Amino acid sequence: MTILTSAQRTTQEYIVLSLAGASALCILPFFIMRSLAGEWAIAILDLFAVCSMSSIYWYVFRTRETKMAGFILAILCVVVLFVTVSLKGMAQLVWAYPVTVALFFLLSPYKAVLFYLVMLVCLSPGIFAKTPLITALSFVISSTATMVFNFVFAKRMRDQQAQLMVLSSSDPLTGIGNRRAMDDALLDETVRLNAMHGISTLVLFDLDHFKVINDNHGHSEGDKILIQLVQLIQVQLDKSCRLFRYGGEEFLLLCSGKNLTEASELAESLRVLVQNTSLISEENITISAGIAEYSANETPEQWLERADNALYEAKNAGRNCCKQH
Ligand SMILES: Nc1nc2c(ncn2[C@@H]2O[C@H](COP(=O)(O)OP(=O)(O)OP(=O)(O)O)[C@@H](O)[C@H]2O)c(=O)[nH]1
Repeated sequence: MTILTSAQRTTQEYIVLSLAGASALCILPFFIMRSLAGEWAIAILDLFAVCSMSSIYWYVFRTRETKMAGFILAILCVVVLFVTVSLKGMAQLVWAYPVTVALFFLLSPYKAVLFYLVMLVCLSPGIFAKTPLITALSFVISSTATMVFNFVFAKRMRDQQAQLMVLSSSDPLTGIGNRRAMDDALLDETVRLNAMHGISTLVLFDLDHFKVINDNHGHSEGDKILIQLVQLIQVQLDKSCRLFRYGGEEFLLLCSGKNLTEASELAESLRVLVQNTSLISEENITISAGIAEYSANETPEQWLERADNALYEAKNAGRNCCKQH
């Protein structure tokens, strides 16, 4: 079973860490040069930027929280740019371009546009007062073009990312969560249960003699039965239960907050429902289920293995029944 380990960092963590780390390293030489030149106002600003960016790097590295950190980093970039331009003059406007790009890495596309507009409104009075009109307009137009290109790219990337998330976590046949989504949910659930001492129970169920159904009616009829079975079961579930396709004709119900007795009652009611529902004419479709309540400090694999052992018992007991572990 492939389970995400807590050591794996998300893309957003890498982005915030890279931007905060690279910004701190890029500004550090300017702090040294300005200190040596005795330009104390701007040297203190550079030192403030280096310390703030390093703190954000350290915070994300330790806590792995990126939302607030990214937001603060975006504010810092805009503020440091504004103060630098105010102190050192219009030549510093070149930094507006990397700041604009950074905003789209750190924030959602619409928030990044908003930050860019605020930045432009803050900078514009100085630019129009201190530079020729043509230079000021060139800056406004070229930086706005940079913002628009970034917006189009970032929006498209985000939409594709959301689509990929759905595709990578759902089963194409039945539309429920696939094995990857199940692994992630089990890992999250065990972490939560160990932290909060909650209860949760797995119901692993499997269609009985499905090979015979496939052989008698064809694979496409078998597919339809899997789809109908999922639809039949899903409408019986409350929000605390999540259904995943474990593989083939095997499904997993993750019942958060349900103990062994409650989950066994649910499994039994589903078994009876499937038995009494005609999913295909001339065949009596049934399911067998294995039920296991979470034991403290178990790994997802150990928990699932106990449910699997109980399912094995149900199959050995003649099928069309539920067993607990
Ligand atoms: N139609 C269809 N069949 C599938 C799919 N995935 C797995 N199967 C079939 O499910 C059957 C599983 O067979 P077995 O593992 O022998 O299990 P079974 O026949 O249900 O027997 P028991 O589980 O022991 O009751 C195989 O024939 C697979 O081809 C699928 O997506 N669609």
